[in-house]
Amino acid sequence: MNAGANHMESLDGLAMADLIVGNSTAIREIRGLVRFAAQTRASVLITGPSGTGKELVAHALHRASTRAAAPFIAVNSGAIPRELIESELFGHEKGSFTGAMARRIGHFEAANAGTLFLDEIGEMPLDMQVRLLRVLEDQKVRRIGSNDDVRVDVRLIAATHQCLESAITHGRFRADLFYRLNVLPIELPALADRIEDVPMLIQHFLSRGFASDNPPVFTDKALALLMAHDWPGNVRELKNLVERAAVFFRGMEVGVDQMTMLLRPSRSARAAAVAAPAAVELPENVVAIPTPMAAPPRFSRPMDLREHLQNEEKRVLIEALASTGGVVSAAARLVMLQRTTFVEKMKRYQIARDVALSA
Ligand SMILES: Nc1ncnc2c1ncn2[C@@H]1O[C@H](COP(=O)(O)OP(=O)(O)OP(=O)(O)O)[C@@H](O)[C@H]1O
Repeated sequence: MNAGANHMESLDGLAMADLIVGNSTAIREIRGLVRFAAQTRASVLITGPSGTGKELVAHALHRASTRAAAPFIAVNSGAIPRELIESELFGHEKGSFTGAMARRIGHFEAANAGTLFLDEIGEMPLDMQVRLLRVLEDQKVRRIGSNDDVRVDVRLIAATHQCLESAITHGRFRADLFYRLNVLPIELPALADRIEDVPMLIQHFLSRGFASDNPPVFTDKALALLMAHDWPGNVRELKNLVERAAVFFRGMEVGVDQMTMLLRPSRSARAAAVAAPAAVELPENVVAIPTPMAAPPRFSRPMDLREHLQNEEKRVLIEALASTGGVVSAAARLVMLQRTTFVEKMKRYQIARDVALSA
């Protein structure tokens, strides 16, 4: 193995499989493509739906390449105001336009010797696409207000969740830039199309998350729910779910009820708020709460503020219990109370623990 290849596999001590996690055929092929691309300096176009790991793959590619010691600059093309794109990418000289108080180096110069990752390339305005193409061909940039070119050695990785071929057909993307970027295409599939990666990704996120010393344990049935979910937000959605589980259910078992709540947190919380008090068969000594979403106070008649606040507090406690499938310690964490304080309040308001479960 030569020095370059050695460097390529080292990734600061991490293996590529620790970074781009998964064992599906698709992910294994992607790791192979990334290793291959890292040995070249050709432009790479990464496509795939939002949250599938495009930026992660770009970063892994940079870290596996001989450029790893130089900067990796990630730029979201869609997030830069149109009038600032040129200056952001190519820089400007002092006084070159109103507001240019000092010389500014653009992202291309900042990424010199390293990698520039242009996310959401499909959002790039057409005139900037022309500029970009020229820079890629000449490897030179010119700051706004300057007469001199600056030579840059930048490896470009672009990404998009859009279909650029269709953007070309509709005149929104230049075909010549597309071919210049698409030298090495990497296509990331939706998580639902590589569902077998879910358990490994869960372990990965648990081992790196907030509760890595005492993570929650997902039951087989809870895991089955995750394997049946369609993951519209892809890996990002799974990561967020695992992080929520780690916060609310630290060291606890996460079963079907809790998982259902985690998969639909806002909807279930809403349902609990609206349905719980009316739908639940409460024990005799338990008081039902009149209006779950307390109406804004109106002062056509006197209002008892203390009673109003207590009703609000009851409602929030019930909502927290509903969100966690009735797990008291998790509900307490949700509203930033000690478990003992939460239990005291449940007693005071005569809230039954199973109120939430029938939400
Ligand atoms: N295979 C994977 N292994 C480990 N983590 C992953 C994997 N895929 C994605 N992630 C993680 O999921 C999150 C979303 O990934 P990333 O931001 O790279 O997606 P993206 O496709 O660039 O999204 P967007 O199109 O919205 O910008 C990140 O925290 C990333 O680290």
